[in-house]
Amino acid sequence: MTTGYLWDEIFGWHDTGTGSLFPADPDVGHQPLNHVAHPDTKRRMHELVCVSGLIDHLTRIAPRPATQEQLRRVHTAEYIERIVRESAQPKGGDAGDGISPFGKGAHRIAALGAGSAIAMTEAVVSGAVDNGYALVNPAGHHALPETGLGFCIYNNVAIAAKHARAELGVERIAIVDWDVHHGNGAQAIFAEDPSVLTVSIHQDRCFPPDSGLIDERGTGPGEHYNINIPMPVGCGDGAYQYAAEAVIGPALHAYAPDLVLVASGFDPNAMDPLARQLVTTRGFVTLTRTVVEAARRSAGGRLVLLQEGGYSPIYVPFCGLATIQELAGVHVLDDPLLPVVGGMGGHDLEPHQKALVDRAAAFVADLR
Ligand SMILES: Cc1nn(C)c(C)c1/N=N/c1ccc(/C=C/C(=O)NO)cc1
Ligand SMILES: [Zn+2]
Repeated sequence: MTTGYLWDEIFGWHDTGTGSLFPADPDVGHQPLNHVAHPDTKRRMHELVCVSGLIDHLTRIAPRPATQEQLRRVHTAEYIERIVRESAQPKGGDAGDGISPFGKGAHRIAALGAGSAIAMTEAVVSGAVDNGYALVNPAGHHALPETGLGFCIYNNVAIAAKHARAELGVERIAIVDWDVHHGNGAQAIFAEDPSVLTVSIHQDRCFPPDSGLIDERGTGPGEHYNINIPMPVGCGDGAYQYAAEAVIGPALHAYAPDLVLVASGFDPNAMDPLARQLVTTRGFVTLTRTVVEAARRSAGGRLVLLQEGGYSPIYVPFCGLATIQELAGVHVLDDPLLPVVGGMGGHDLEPHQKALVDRAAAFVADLR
């Protein structure tokens, strides 16, 4: 098993400012604080991949900037032009929702992330590697054709999927989004496209507000090719394991994609500040096993994971390490936090959690 890995130091230079979710303001008591999406969390994940020795089992894939044409398969010319213009300003700008600030040069960094998603997809589809993990920054899965959102500038996973369809001869693609926030971008971009199955497992109505409801199932020819699993708050490893066994695995088996792309966010983790789930490294290993097996069955193992959210600088590195270990089929380090986060409860499957997953599981029967 050869697993590709991609990281570039400049992903650690994406400037998200201080406190933009809660701007520093003495009058309301907000002190300056790094933005939750500060790149240190992803840099720490990369450094753990290196220090643990896992890097020695991986094949390094070179980053590459996305071309205008590749960005334009998803985003409007006007939006790209605005990002380019604001990225040239000394104080940068904002992706579009007022809470996603970026510094000078952000277009260059975000375009490198989108192009790197393409580079990893090409490496996997060509067979240069069996599967791969691209640790890109900023995240992309909330970005829409005409605006950024939720810290996302360019929709990396959608850009990679469009490229695979347009340039690499890939017919059927499944996008699995296990970031704890709804994968609204891919859902919207591929809503009418049955050649791309989009599955999102996320905390119910966490972000974007009131997005990712279970009855959002695609439109027109794309109807039935979007599955949302809006998990109740407080879901741990047991609930995620059941969702993987009852929905994600069966949906991928029924759809039989030629390529599986994963929007890999670690913010379901039990120590994340931007959600209320309880997932540990065990849960991410289960999710990874599920997509590895699905890709093996129908896609010749072709599987690409792209980094999305995840905001615990303490736990995200271990969740990422566990995921890439499972992808590569090697084990270099146990999760030293598991005795703590695994011992705090919440990991049994609860009836209300099972009931929600069973509602989503019923949709698998409509896939062809
Ligand atoms: C501020 C503010 N004020 N209001 C009303 C709302 C809705 C605000 N944004 N909250 C947010 C914004 C982004 C995220 C997570 C993004 C991510 O990790 N995606 O994967 C979570 C909460
Ligand atoms: Zn997220």
